[in-house]
Amino acid sequence: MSQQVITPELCEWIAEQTRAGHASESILAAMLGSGWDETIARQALARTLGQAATLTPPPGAVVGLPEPELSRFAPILHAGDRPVKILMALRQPRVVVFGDLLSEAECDGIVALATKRLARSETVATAADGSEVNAARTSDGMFFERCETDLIRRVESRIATLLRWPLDHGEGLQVLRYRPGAEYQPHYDYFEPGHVSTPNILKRGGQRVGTLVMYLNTPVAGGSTIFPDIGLDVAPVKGNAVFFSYDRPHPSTQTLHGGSPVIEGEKWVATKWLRQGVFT
Ligand SMILES: O=C(O)CCC(=O)C(=O)O
Ligand SMILES: [Fe+2]
Repeated sequence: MSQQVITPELCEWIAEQTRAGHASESILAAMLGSGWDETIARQALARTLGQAATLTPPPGAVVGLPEPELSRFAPILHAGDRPVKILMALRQPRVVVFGDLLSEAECDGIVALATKRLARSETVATAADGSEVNAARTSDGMFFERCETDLIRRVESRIATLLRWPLDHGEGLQVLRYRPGAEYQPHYDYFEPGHVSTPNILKRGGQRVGTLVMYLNTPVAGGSTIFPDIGLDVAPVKGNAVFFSYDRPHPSTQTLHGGSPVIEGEKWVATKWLRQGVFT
C-alpha cells in the first residue's frame, strides 16, 4: 500500500469493529495483517476511539509522557499557584494550547532578564567567526539555568504541576527573540537518532519527549507556531503557550513545527523542553 490515508470509511470500519466487541489491540493486528503501516494504523485507532483506544505502546516508545490532566476536560486547570485555561486540545498528535499560563508581569520579567544576556551574546557573536549561526533559526537566543531566579523557579514548578512531569526532567528555559523577518523553520525537537552528537546528548537525561513554547509578548503580525503536518497555526498571544509531546524520535509523531516569520513587531518565546529522565 502506498501513501496510506486515514479515510472516514476506515474510521467507520474501526468503530464498527469496536461495536462488535473487538479490542483495540486485535483491530490493530487485523490492520497490520492487511498491510497497514503501524504508525498510520495507530493514528487511525487513536483518532476514531480517542481515549478508548487501549493499545500497548509501540516498541521503543516512551511509556508515560508529560500530559496535563484533561480526563474531565475541566476548562481551567489548577497548576499549583495559578489557574490555567485550556484553549484547545488535539489528541493525535498531542497538542494543547494553554491560556494565561504566565501573567503579564511574569512575561515582562523573563524578557527583562533575557534581554541583558542577549545583549551580551550579541557582542560575543560579533567577535566570533560566525560558525554558530544557524540559517534555519534567525532569532537570537539564550538559556537560563534551571531555577536560576525565583521567577524562573516559580514558572518551572507551575509547568511541572501542569504537565505532571518532574521539574528535574526539564532543561533550562530557552528564550528566543525574533525580529521582523526572523523565523524558525520547521523542525523536530527530539534529537536525531542517527546524528553523531546524539549519544552524548542523551547521557544528560535521555530523549526529549515534550515541548512547551510560552509566548512572552504578542507580535503585531506573523510569528505563529506552525505544525505543517496537521495544518495547525497557533497564535502567539502573550501569556499563552502551546504544548506538544512525542513518544519517539520519529517523524510519525507528526510534531514537525516551526516559528513562522514575524511580519511586524517582535516575537519573544520561552521554550521548556522535557526529557525522559533527570536532566543534568
Ligand atoms: O517560536 C516558535 O513558535 C517555535 C519555537 C520552537 O520551535 C523551539 O523553541 O523549539
Ligand atoms: Fe522547536
